[in-house]
Amino acid sequence: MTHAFAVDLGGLIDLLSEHLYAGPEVYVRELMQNGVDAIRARQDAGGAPFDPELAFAVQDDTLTFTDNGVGLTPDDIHAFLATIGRSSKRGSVEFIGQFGIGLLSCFLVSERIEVVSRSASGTPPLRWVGSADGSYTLEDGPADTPVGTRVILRARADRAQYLLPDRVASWAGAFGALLPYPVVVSEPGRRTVVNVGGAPWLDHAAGEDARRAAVLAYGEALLGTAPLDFVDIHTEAGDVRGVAFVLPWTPTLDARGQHRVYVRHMLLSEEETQLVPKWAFFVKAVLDAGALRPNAARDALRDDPTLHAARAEIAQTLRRWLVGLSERAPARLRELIALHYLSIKALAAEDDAFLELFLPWLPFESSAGRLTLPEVLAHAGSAEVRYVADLNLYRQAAQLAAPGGPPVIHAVYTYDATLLERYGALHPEVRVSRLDAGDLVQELTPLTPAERQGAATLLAAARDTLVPLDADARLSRFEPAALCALAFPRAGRDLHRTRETVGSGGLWGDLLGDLQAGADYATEVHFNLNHPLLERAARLPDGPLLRRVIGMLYVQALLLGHHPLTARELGLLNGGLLDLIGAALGGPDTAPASAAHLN
Ligand SMILES: Nc1ncnc2c1ncn2[C@@H]1O[C@H](COP(=O)(O)OP(=O)(O)OP(=O)(O)O)[C@@H](O)[C@H]1O
Repeated sequence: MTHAFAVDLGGLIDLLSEHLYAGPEVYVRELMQNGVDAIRARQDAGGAPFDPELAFAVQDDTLTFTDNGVGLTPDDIHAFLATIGRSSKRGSVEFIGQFGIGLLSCFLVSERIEVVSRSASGTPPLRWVGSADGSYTLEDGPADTPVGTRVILRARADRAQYLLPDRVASWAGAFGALLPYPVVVSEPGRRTVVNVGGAPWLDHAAGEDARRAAVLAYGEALLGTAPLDFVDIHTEAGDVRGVAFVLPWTPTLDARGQHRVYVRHMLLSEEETQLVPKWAFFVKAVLDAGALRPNAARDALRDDPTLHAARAEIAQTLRRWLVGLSERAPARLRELIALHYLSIKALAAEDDAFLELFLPWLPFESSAGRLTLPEVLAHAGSAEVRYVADLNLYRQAAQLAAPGGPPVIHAVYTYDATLLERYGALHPEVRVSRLDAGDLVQELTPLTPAERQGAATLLAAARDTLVPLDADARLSRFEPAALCALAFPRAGRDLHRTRETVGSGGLWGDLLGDLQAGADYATEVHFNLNHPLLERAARLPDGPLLRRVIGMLYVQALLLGHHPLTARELGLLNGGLLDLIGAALGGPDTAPASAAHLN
């Protein structure tokens, strides 16, 4: 035996309100979308011309929404209003509605939904009243009902605020901002058209200058300040039209890539993230998709091949615009790059042609300041670009880079290293080298055997002093001579420092201990015999003073390299400073203390 499902309408409404819709105000949007679809259907039917209009009238606790669209025949009412989940629009990309549930959102604010409708096809008018308990009644409608549909809602006691005329006006104005016909909100004694302005980018009537001025004014209202420029968008896939405003600031991470998107002139979202490519965070777009589909909640676009194709076309348009700008207005491009180079680097990392075009303009952090690649090459005086991708290592490299000599680039952002490597691959005449700790050490001059012998005491004392700190001491010569010592992290160094912080034992201590096992010293410290202090230290006999000096120079090298200090290193620094102060002040208690506590 076959039985029919029964649906608990109350449960369904709870589901919609709790999980599908942002808030009860969405009923305004759903009513308008049905009106927009109905007007479209009447226009498509090609009958007598009419002036489309959507209207909300609010009086006391009652709201009446009217559209002069195609209306409903008695058969339509039975088929579509009385059956949840059935839609007359399913599969047709011309309409916004798809799912046959939108009207239910009216139950979020009203216990009953009254629909009075007359079909453009000439059938008599009908009145349908649906209740939240799942029952409905049907009777003849008033004979003077015009073609179209009227939906009458009486506010639920707890939702009266959602039917207040001012609030309805602000929602209807936002949802219907781009509709090409009036949306009216009225209350006794006041009638307001809430969607003035429309889409200025489509208004070519007064000429291009007037259009540009109107679009920029729209952008200024949107951003709160004048945009740098705007890019017209029109895609074939999804029929997306609109503009992308070039932001006059660098957007924060959480504000990136959020765009105002309409579907068939009705607002879908102020924070849409799918339609514009992610890398284009230098723009905020306002787009109206004529043939893309929203999801059931109507707060995002459906992720389908048309959406992907539309996004690809928008990417192409933005790319072309940037390329055009480099030819048309280089000064403006420079201004744009100064604000948005991260976005442009992201794009260049994906696209060689784009990289070729823009890399000469893009700034990189370097030991000689922020430079473009041509500037780096000019500084270098050779066709070599050297970069370091690790921050700690970069600090050592930057100290070694002589002023006026070849700069070292700090490939600090996600795309920098990729960009430099791609550039190297495309330009074999330029050598792009990524420096590691080994390369930097190569640049230090080793001591001659005679020098080594002369500094043997210093080296032995240094090794002895630093072993407990997990550091290995080396003696070299390097420029600038003003640098006493350089500390290079070795593999496992960060683990070592973390281990000191978490202490030994416990899960982390054990785990890090295991990882550390077998690693070499955490830090390699090179003392610079070019420095006069080191030359003098090399002549000192081994003893507390020499060890104190070595400890202090080691900590100084760590600080210069911006390495975080462990508690022991901090202790070393404090002890050394106190000793020095004591020695400077003189007296019996202030002689340099032994460095025994180092061990
Ligand atoms: N103002 C209207 N004019 C004409 N027909 C309407 C109107 N409002 C609703 N209908 C009819 O009722 C059906 C159900 O409407 P409902 O809003 O519940 O769903 P939908 O618009 O089809 O889809 P969705 O749930 O995606 O909005 C529609 O498919 C349409 O046939």
